Amino acid sequence: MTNHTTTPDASASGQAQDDNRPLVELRHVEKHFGDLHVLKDINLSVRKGEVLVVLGPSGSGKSTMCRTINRLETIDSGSILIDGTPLPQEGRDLTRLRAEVGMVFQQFNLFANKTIIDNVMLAPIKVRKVPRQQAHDEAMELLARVGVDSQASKYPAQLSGGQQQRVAIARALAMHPKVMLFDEPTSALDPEMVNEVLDVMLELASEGMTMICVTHEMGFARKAADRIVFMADGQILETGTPDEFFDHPRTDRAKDFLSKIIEH
Ligand SMILES: Nc1ncnc2c1ncn2[C@@H]1O[C@H](COP(=O)(O)OP(=O)(O)OP(=O)(O)O)[C@@H](O)[C@H]1O
Repeated sequence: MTNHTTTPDASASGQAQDDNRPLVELRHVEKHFGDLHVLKDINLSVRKGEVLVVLGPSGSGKSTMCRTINRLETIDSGSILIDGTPLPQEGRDLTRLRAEVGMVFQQFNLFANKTIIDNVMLAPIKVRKVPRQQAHDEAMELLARVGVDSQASKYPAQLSGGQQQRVAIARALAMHPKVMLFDEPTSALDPEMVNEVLDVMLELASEGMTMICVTHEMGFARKAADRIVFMADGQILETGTPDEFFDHPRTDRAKDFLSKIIEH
């Protein structure tokens, strides 16, 4: 959630301007899967500390857009910049990008044959070259932050889905990302576990983490989002505050989407 206050000192030094520059920027992004035009002229800027929630009907391109931002999907044309730098194409720079842009998926994708603590320590040791003891201490702090430090020596299969997803969040945070992408992180969870993951996400948002969240959780969207982006048929049809979007949707597609959600 963005803190909009600016100190006089920050303005004087030009810091305020820096804080307002986009941390993530998509310019005229196009993407096809074969004949299917999945992303159509997507333009989007996310400021540091901003929480953007992406909503839209199934198949509208939300996940694909999210996945292009850490280059899990390539784009056909247009450009994507992280902190002013275009996405790298391959090699070590791509590994660094994946560290800067943390991603949490619907499936937790933890290493089944490694303990929880090892799952969180692995990438900092390999990619950030953090000494083992430091990586261990940082991982324990992160596990405590998401409320699963007591499970550190267990294996993923011994944890509930909600606990595993919180470990996945800790694992992404361990790389000190500039931005966190969440792609339907609660969709695979039993209903009673959804809130424990959303609470961790709300906490991160309140701490100023820059976040892009694809979700079907409307309560979370209202509470956490600085801005809602509504997508349909591969296009961004609306962008606005939660109040603007939920209370005054402008397009028929958004009205239709919201009426179906309210029905359910
Ligand atoms: N790897 C792929 N190959 C071919 N088609 C794909 C691929 N990934 C996604 N698609 C198609 O692209 C379209 C957009 O998919 P995407 O997953 O981005 O939508 P979404 O808005 O996230 O949907 P949902 O809410 O159901 O997850 C869909 O028609 C989907 O079937």
